[in-house]
Amino acid sequence: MNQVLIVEKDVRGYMKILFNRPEKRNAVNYQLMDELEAVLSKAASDDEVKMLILTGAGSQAFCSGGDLSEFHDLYTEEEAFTMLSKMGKILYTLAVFPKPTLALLNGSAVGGGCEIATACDFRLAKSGVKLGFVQGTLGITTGWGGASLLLEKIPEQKALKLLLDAKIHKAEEAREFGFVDKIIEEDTNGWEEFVEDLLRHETGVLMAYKKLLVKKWKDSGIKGRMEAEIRECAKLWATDAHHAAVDRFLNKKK
Ligand SMILES: CC[C@H](C(=O)O)C(=O)SCCNC(=O)CCNC(=O)[C@H](O)C(C)(C)COP(=O)(O)OP(=O)(O)OC[C@H]1O[C@@H](n2cnc3c(N)ncnc32)[C@H](O)[C@@H]1OP(=O)(O)O
Repeated sequence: MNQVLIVEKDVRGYMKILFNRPEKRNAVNYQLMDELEAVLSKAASDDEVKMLILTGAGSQAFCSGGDLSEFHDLYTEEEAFTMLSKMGKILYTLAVFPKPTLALLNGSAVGGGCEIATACDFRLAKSGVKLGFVQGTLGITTGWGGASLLLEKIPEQKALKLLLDAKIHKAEEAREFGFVDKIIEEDTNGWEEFVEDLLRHETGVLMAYKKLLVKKWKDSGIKGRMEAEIRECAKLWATDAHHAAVDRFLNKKK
């Protein structure tokens, strides 16, 4: 099997995790889930890792969400719930990761790709990239717990608009919503300056502040809210409207 995740450790203290399925716009399949879960587990206890940077291979996509061709065979609520909750647990692990995390949006982040970006502490986006919680266009809602996290991270009114309109937004507009922290102009490494501001501090400092945030979420029951969100998506997954929407996507070029 080809390497769907590429992991690079930098001497400055960050670990870069690269989704490596550019032919599918870095869509998440079971193999990528398993590899991401393993990498997160190792990185959490690796003293050389002060923060994570998640990004996508190629210049066109960060991540296009769940692999519709692989998950197309999931038909019933329970079949969907098994997959959704598997990735939901990984998204929770990413959200509560004990060190700072950053999504470097090198290209389109749609559907579950936006959920993964939301689970990171920071989102830096290349100018002009497309971002969208497009699940609504498929007759479902966010299925990995990303909406519960979004409602924690940006003003509720803005979060609700992004979820309900299910539109594709440009990074500049997403910054106005508070979803993108910094726009990275083409052919610049503006993200490195942002990252170096954190890496100059001791790991203990970074972890202590992250612990405060995670405790706030855990005390407010974030895990239970994500699980309820996933169950709702699984129910909608079983509808004819969802299956027809996925068929349309997969047959659009045949
Ligand atoms: C599983 C649930 C999960 C959740 O919310 O919990 C979700 O993520 S549901 C939402 C799933 N994602 C999508 O609906 C996005 C689908 N993809 C797109 O809208 C576009 O591909 C986009 C905007 C990401 C990029 O558009 P672009 O024009 O640059 O590329 P193409 O559309 O021509 O795609 C190229 C190539 O990649 C395949 N592809 C893209 N996205 C997916 C995907 N999510 N799953 C499987 N395959 C995907 C696409 O079919 C093309 O393949 P090809 O063989 O070349 O036709």
